[in-house]
Amino acid sequence: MQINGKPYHTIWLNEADSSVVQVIDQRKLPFVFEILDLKTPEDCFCAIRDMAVRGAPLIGVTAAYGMYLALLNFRGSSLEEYLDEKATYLKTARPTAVNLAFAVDEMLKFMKLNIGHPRLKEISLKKATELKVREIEFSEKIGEFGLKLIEDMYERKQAPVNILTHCNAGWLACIDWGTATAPVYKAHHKGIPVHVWADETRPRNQGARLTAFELGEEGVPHTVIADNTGGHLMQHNMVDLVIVGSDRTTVTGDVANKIGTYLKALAAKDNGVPFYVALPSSTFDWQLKNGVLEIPIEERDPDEVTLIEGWNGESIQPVRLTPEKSRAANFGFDVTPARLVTGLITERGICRANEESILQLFPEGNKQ
Ligand SMILES: CSC[C@H]1O[C@H](OP(=O)(O)O)[C@H](O)[C@@H]1O
Repeated sequence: MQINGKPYHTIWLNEADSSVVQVIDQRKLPFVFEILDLKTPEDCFCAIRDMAVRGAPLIGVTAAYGMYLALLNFRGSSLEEYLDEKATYLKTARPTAVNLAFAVDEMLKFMKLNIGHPRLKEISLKKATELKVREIEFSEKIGEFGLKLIEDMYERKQAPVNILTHCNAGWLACIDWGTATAPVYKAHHKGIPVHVWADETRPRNQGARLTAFELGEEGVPHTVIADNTGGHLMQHNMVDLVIVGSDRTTVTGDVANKIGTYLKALAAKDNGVPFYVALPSSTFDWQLKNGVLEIPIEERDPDEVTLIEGWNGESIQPVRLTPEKSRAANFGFDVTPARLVTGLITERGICRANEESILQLFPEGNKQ
């Protein structure tokens, strides 16, 4: 997608130096556009942990490039042991998005299979780039399948389709297109009138800062709302469709996503609003069946709750929201049970949120 009319991906290899991976520092958007150079697996780990890059597909691809950078920085006697160590290290950057482990394991398996290859660095870079391109292809397919939902809704109402989304499951969470926003962009590009209610998404405000930013750059009409507004809008028929992303979805259709998603799903169920989750197959956890009990939920620094960052016209500054003595809890994700999910929009089509439907689309899934 584009920023200031210039096309971007969220991550790329420095054209002048193949030992440098570059990313947009999303901690600064929308106020400052800054590019970060990643030169080591430690740089990739910190970029993921500190959310300079975030979003399940982007986290996975960043870690994949981290394995390539590890190879460039190899020092020691056993390359295999070194790669095992860096893979384990990278996977600890954040616990919930399964794409991280999926991508690192795929890179590690490839690199070990080719450990003696004379051009191991070159083919490992190619493998990481293939994972990046695969996520772009997945996102665009999700957009095409999700477009049909929006088209059908527009045919019925012959008025702009109002879509509510939570957090940022846009192209900034992926490489391009996004997951939840991909159908929105496809509809907008096709001339179908859409409007997006963008949940601000406390505490890090990915919706207010990132989703609003990318929708604005693409010219998509949108309104930023406080997190607790969605239920009211649904009660008053102001939401036609909810589309959110996912960080990890079980083979039974339980969906881990940004904290607050579960509450939106409850409101959608209570008001008969279709609730869809857009995700690539790289976000399925084929080993898990009970998301509420089994998906690890990240707990982040409570100061992300007690402080909030904003732009004062010159720089990004934190201000305190709570009394110094008050404690805070900062759960990063929650799990929406499959029973509240209308359907899953994937790169192979839309399916029900149950094991039978998921495995019909991905028969190889639980053999992974
Ligand atoms: C397409 S994955 C997007 C997913 O990731 C976000 O979490 P975070 O910003 O903490 O990485 C959020 O859960 C989005 O739905």
